Amino acid sequence: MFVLRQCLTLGTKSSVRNFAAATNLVNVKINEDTGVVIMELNKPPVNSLNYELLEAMHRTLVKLENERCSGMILTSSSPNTFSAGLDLLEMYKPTVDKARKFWGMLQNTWIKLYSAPYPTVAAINGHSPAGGCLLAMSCEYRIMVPKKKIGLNETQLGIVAPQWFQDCMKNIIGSRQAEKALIAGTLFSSEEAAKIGLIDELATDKEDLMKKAHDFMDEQLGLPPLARSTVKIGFRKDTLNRLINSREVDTKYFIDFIFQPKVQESLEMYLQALKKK
Ligand SMILES: CCCCCCCCCC/C=C\CC(=O)SCCNC(=O)CCNC(=O)[C@H](O)C(C)(C)COP(=O)(O)OP(=O)(O)OC[C@H]1O[C@@H](n2cnc3c(N)ncnc32)[C@H](O)[C@@H]1OP(=O)(O)O
Repeated sequence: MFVLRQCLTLGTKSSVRNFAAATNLVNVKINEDTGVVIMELNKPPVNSLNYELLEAMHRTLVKLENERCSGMILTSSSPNTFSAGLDLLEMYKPTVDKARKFWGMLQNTWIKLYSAPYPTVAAINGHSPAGGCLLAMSCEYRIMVPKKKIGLNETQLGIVAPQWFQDCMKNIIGSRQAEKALIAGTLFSSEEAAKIGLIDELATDKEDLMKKAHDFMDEQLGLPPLARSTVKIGFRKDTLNRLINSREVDTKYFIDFIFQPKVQESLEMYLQALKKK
């Protein structure tokens, strides 16, 4: 199967098609023989998740519902970072309307990604804090390059990871480990993340990362798709429904929280520290 895939992806008769996207914030390629899609986040320098990037991801995920997509590998074009998480500028002194629109798009994108019926793999080729970790955790399988950081570090920034972020982590590493990690806002090294099961496999380098992602995909493509996706959604439906049934409340929490003067102060200080680095 690996040889077949190599022929399909590297062979002279390339059957890889660029997926027409309205923006270049995501590069999307579909292998027309296998149906496997690679979605590469492409918002330099660190793929911070602003409204436009989330909208581009959401639009792609909707489009994939009507394509012959058999699986999706999510990765990044940045050399050092998978995603730096939510764009802090979306939370720093926004208008209420802008913040509401942003949060709604984050919810939309997460719901689509978390509930995708086809196999999804995060090929984590760099740091993946906070919202970046959420994206990775929303995929079914996570593979990461060495010596990078991943985790829900919100507490360390003086903000709180929403319930659905927390649920995703709990579903992967268990309640006790998640509670400790969330209270402390731990950023794990790739190696630590592999030990606690936050990631499934460590890759040796970027080439190995993509090879392992395709290997996982090949295994999944060998399974009956309806049975596969039914089991997946069965495992995920409680977490999904918890947000779907409380989107408005969740948005209100977000708005009320970020408009607190103390939170705005923390964000300002953090942004300044990042710029000074
Ligand atoms: C009761 C219930 C209440 C619920 C309330 C809800 C409240 C809010 C919930 C919020 C949920 C999730 C939050 C997040 O996702 S917040 C984002 C957290 N992210 C981080 O902490 C990561 C910050 N970035 C880094 O640590 C590093 O950038 C990096 C990812 C490790 C990469 O390092 P690098 O050295 O390669 O790059 P660096 O020089 O640091 O950055 C390059 C430029 O990018 C800017 N930048 C970095 N991260 C962000 C970001 N997240 N948003 C916006 N901009 C970012 C950085 O400032 C540099 O800019 P410039 O080039 O200097 O202009």
